[in-house]
Amino acid sequence: MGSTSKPCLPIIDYSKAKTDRLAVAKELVDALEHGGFAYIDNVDCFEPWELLKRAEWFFSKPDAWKRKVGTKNYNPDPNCKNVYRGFFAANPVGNSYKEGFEFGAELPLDDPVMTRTLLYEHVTWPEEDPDRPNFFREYLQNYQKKMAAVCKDILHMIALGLGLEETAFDCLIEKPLSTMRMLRYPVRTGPHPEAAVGSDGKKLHCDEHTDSDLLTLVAAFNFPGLQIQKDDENIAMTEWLTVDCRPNSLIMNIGECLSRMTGGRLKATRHRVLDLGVQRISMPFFMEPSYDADISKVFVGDKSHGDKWITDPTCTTYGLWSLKRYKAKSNTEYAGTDLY
Ligand SMILES: O=C(O)CCC(=O)C(=O)O
Ligand SMILES: [Fe+2]
Repeated sequence: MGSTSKPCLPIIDYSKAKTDRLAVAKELVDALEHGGFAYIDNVDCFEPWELLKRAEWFFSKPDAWKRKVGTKNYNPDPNCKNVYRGFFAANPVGNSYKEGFEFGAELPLDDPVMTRTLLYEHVTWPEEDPDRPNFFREYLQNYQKKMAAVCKDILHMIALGLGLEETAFDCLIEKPLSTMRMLRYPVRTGPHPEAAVGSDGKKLHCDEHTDSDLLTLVAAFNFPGLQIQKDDENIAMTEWLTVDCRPNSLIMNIGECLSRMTGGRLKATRHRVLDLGVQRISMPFFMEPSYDADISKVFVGDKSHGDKWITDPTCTTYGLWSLKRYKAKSNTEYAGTDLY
């Protein structure tokens, strides 16, 4: 991006969150009411090159090594119990072509909610190199804790910007089901499948979708390909806008849950990743509500405006709704697991 060209997304300076909280809150809400995406600059715990080193290390390992930490669809160990968190391999005929390693905050094994759902499951961490025993797990678990704190702070400012109590959304994230997703989109070696073609005929690496969560922060480094479809009366809904690389910024968007709970006032924007014939690595952090969070609550605006996201009124908790949503979308990485 040239220094004189207008950035394609609003840029929000997170370093002002302490000193100029209301101004940042208004910028966040303005971005989410219009395009639904923004760059978040100056998050001091975000060290993109340290993060990318860990992702490149993991993805450079042989397939058999990665599968040892796979979910049971991808893991040769018959005793593997993981269905949701862990490694998943790329599916060359699916609507997305990506491999990944997913993990989240770990609840104690004796937490009562652990007996009712698999979604909080613990992952098996990969074997570290003997000369750097704290390289991967320790760094990433710390990073996920820091991203959870940044997301909570941003959610507080969004509440403030909407004229609510800062802590209004805290009831949704007592035991968040948040997910850290380390992703690699490989270069395809076979034919491009029909399933991975966009609404405008473009070849895709990741299908067109909206996120399901509250808030997403993506590290995309220097890898191009992300596009968004703005819900803006000045732009035709069919137009795809390219998100320029800005490696030191996090890319923020919100998911269907927050859009619904703000009466559709904040936008869950459709996005996708083009297949440009090159590898892409990215790391989204999804801040998700607790399994038992009541997502039928509407905090601002008119309930009906956000209703397009929740078609089944009987699924009022995030856990049950997201299980139903995975099923309806037949997410390839979870296909055939006990989640269905
Ligand atoms: O790779 C990216 O930048 C986007 C990934 C994404 O949208 C997702 O996993 O939900
Ligand atoms: Fe997404």
